[in-house]
Amino acid sequence: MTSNPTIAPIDSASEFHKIQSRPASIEVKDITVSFKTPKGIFTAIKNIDLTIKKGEIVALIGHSGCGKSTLMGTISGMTAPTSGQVIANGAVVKGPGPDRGIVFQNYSLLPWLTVYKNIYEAVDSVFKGKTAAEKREIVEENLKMVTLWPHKDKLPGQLSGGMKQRVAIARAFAINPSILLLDEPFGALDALTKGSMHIELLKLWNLDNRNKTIVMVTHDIEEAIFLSDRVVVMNNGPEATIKEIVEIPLPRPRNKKEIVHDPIYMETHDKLMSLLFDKFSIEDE
Ligand SMILES: Nc1ncnc2c1ncn2[C@@H]1O[C@H](COP(=O)(O)OP(=O)(O)OP(=O)(O)O)[C@@H](O)[C@H]1O
Repeated sequence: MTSNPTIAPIDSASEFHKIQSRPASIEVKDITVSFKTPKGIFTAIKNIDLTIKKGEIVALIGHSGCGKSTLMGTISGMTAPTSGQVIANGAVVKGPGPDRGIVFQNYSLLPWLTVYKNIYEAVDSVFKGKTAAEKREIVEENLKMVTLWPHKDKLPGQLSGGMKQRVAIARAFAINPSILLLDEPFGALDALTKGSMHIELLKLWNLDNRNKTIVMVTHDIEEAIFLSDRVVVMNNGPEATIKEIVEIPLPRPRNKKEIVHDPIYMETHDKLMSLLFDKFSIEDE
């Protein structure tokens, strides 16, 4: 328990349980992914089971090369599982689909198209039945949401890293997927830009009534705790599995400055550190 009036463990726990009673958005069922390599078969992840609820924010965390992107790839449909299946919104994932928007670390914007056109093209390819005016409205609304409307005629090369990432996020939101998959979306950004991007992301998620499911790969423990409802910690590969799933029962909206003083935050941070590292100083040999 805490004396801080802004922190309410009982309410936060019930908020957490409310999410857990929602219907499943993503069901990862006994997924194994093996790759053929010149040295033989390499099994990256093995027998992974994970259910993510509608509107939940889940972070995947683990050491480099443990298989986080591979697992995300099976959810996005860009990586075919060797065995097992992923069910997204009740349907077996057989490839990428407009119900799952993806944002990568490298922005994946088309460099020859303006900011506006990068989003318009995506909207145009998904909303075949909408009129040009309706599509223009969607582009405008989403660019304004990430405060990049004044930069709409610039090419990606004329933007800063944070701006490019906001365009990528606006594009993912514009196609209005029920599932947003973020693979280290803020990895290349400086700490200040990263901090404001976290707030932007939660703002967009809130504006959408917390209906979008968000799965995010990260290496950043603070980012994982600030954003997520649960953090999935993976073991090192090969044949990586889930080591532990850590619940983050911190109330929302979360305040970046205050949250670090919350005993739940500190406890969770310690727990994640212990799960990820076995040495904490040069004396730990
Ligand atoms: N197409 C492929 N062919 C062969 N091996 C692959 C392939 N894709 C991934 N791997 C291997 O699978 C393992 C998991 O890779 P993955 O990219 O999923 O890890 P990660 O946890 O996302 O890493 P990072 O945090 O460094 O981005 C690694 O050992 C990688 O070398």
